[in-house]
This record gives sequence, structure tokens and C-alpha cells, in this order.
Amino acid sequence: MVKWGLERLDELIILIGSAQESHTLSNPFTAGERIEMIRRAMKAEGIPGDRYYLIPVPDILMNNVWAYHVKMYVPSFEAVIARNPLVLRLFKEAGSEILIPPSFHREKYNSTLIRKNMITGEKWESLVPGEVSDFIKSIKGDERLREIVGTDKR
Ligand SMILES: Nc1ncnc2c1ncn2[C@@H]1O[C@H](COP(=O)(O)OP(=O)(O)OP(=O)(O)O)[C@@H](O)[C@H]1O
Ligand SMILES: NC(=O)c1ccc[n+]([C@@H]2O[C@H](COP(=O)(O)O)[C@@H](O)[C@H]2O)c1
Repeated sequence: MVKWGLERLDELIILIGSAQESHTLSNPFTAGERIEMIRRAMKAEGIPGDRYYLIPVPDILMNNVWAYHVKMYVPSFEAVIARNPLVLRLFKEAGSEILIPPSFHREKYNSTLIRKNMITGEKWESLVPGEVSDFIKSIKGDERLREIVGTDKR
């Protein structure tokens, strides 16, 4: 998605959504850990640090004003790249230009599936960049997820 975006725009602002969350089943990693994963993956792909910003944005209770809440955290932007239907709707309603990237093997590159495999002990490493699996293992992230769901036997 990043490469697709950088073919169309000079710089990307990558939002770290639900930034207040960590240690949950759907968001096991802190915003800071997610920043490290993305930076490592970008470096490995040779994407220069001056072509993207990483900005953590916490959730709010009011969907209707979320796009304006995001705008408060980021520099001005030309277009929004997203596939999530709620994200697209909220930015469209707030008047932003929308770019929808294609789905790149979404059947396997899918965070819910990757977390499920971490929990059940199936292979997940090949579904993320090598630098990201190394980082997750270095912080024992897969163990953390198993503990969160209570399946860690120790
Ligand atoms: N293979 C892909 N091709 C296109 N877009 C993708 C792909 N994988 C992820 N995305 C987009 O990147 C964003 C993050 O997806 P990701 O699966 O990491 O987390 P998510 O949407 O929060 O899902 P989950 O609820 O499974 O954690 C989404 O907007 C998604 O549409
Ligand atoms: N009301 C809100 O806080 C609100 C609304 C829409 C999306 N979001 C966030 O935007 C992100 C969307 O993520 P994906 O594009 O990865 O599906 C999530 O972190 C989600 O929580 C938040």
C-alpha cells in the first residue's frame, strides 16, 4: 500500500489508529511498538524516511467528527488513502479527496488472521516482513498475545 501511495503522492502521512490501545486482542501492540515495526519494514524496503510521517491518533467516541479529529493531528494533506469503508465514508463526508488502493492478497495479509495464527501456534512469520517478525519475537509479542487470550500454558 505504501509503494502504491508513493507512486501517486510525494509524501505519505501514515496514521497509527487506535493509538491509545495496547495489550488487547485486536490491538496487542503499543503505538510506539507499531511505529518501530513500520520503520523497520520501510527501511528494509528502501523507503526513505523523508517520504513518510508516522502519526499516532487515538480513537474518539464520536464517528461524526473523527475526520476533523484526525486533521488536528496531521499536516495538511491532498488525499486520503484507505480501504476501510467507515474511514472512507467519514473522510468523504468531511470533504476530503479519496484514493482507494487495490487489495494486495488481503486473504493472507490480514491482521486478524496473523493474530489468530499467533494465538493458535500456526505459522505467522511469513505473513509479515522479516524485520517485523524479528522485532515481534524480540519483544515476545506473540507470547503477549497468547497471554491476553489466556492460552499460554505457563
Ligand atoms: N493486503 C492489503 N491490501 C490492501 N490493503 C490492505 C492490505 N492489508 C491491509 N490493508 C489496509 O491497511 C489497513 C490496515 O490493515 P490491517 O489488516 O493491518 O489491520 P485492520 O484493518 O485494523 O484489521 P484487523 O481488524 O484485522 O486488525 C486497512 O485499512 C486495510 O484496508
Ligand atoms: N471514532 C473513531 O475513533 C474512529 C472512526 C473511524 C476509524 N477509526 C480508527 O481508524 C482505524 C482504521 O483502521 P484500518 O484502516 O486499519 O481499518 C482504526 O484504528 C479505527 O479505530 C476511529
